[in-house]
Amino acid sequence: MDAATLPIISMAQLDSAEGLAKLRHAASEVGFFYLVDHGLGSDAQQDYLALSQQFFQLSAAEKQQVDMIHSPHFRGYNAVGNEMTAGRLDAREQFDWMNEERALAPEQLRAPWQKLIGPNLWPDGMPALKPALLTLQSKLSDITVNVLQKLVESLGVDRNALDATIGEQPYTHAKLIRYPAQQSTQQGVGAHKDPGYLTLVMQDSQSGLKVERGNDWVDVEPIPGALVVNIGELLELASNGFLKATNHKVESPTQGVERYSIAFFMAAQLSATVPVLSLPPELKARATGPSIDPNNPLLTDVGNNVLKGRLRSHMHVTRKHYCDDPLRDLLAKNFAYMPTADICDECRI
Ligand SMILES: O=C(O)CCC(=O)C(=O)O
Ligand SMILES: [Fe+2]
Repeated sequence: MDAATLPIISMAQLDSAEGLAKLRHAASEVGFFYLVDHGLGSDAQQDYLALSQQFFQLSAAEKQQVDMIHSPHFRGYNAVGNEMTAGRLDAREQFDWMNEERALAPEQLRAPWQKLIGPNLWPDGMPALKPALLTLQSKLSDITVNVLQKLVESLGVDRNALDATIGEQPYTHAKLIRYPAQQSTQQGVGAHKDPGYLTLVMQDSQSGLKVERGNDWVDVEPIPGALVVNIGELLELASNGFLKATNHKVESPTQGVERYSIAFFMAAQLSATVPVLSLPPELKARATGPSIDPNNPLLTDVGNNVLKGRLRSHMHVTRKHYCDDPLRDLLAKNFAYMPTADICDECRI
């Protein structure tokens, strides 16, 4: 399928009723769209992707200095083989960073998700990375907050209705990603939904990202300059299922090429609970409730919804930092619905 099969939304058209209707249609029918005229130019995107390439070219020792195993906050580098999605290993290496914060002291922790709060890990071998990625984070954060407000407005609701859940600034999580070439088609990242409100993806020129549509997987071919936007679980919850968090996955590149992307996840504050928006009657009638999957319940308490994904994606970090924790019983209670092996097959949380 070609690029035009996913809607293309121009940020510049979102001041008109027609533009908002197009946005609403894209978000409710597909859950994925291309965003153009968003203010982060093609050249700037190329620069960030080049920086990412430079990071992955650091020596193994330099990357290990920031290995995620050192971080109870799920920050830092993961080599290929350190991530599972849908119960299978993903073939990608990645560098994760989130809001730059100070960790809480152990005696201050009241809930397991509070351990997500903390500092990022930055490589000594590449001092330019930190300022560049924090600038990118702030730019993408502004874009997502704008899109979120437009989306809420497109539902016929006060555009600021979710602002209180975001507070001063949203919770944001970003990843530099490298998908190495494989001999045969493999799981770059398995089928999943994103946990937050909205995700932005910056792609290089390699395809591989696929979106579920009915019984098909539609290719999200890269369009130079466009960012891919998708709806996360928190927006599905806030719209009572009117907007869909759509399953997507990435297939590894096969023809001697690698694929680089940068994913940016925007959520409400970890301490927030997402409200159900009061939709006008004609939309309310079409909001049939969020999807129900016993293996992946959608949780309105943001901290738990975000932590759920982190715990099962990076089990080596879970084992090291969450299993022997004084909060372990609380964690077990919070995540009792997950098949044990989904979190940790060793310690049986
Ligand atoms: O790399 C991509 O294109 C998408 C990655 C993704 O879906 C994710 O990390 O959640
Ligand atoms: Fe995703």
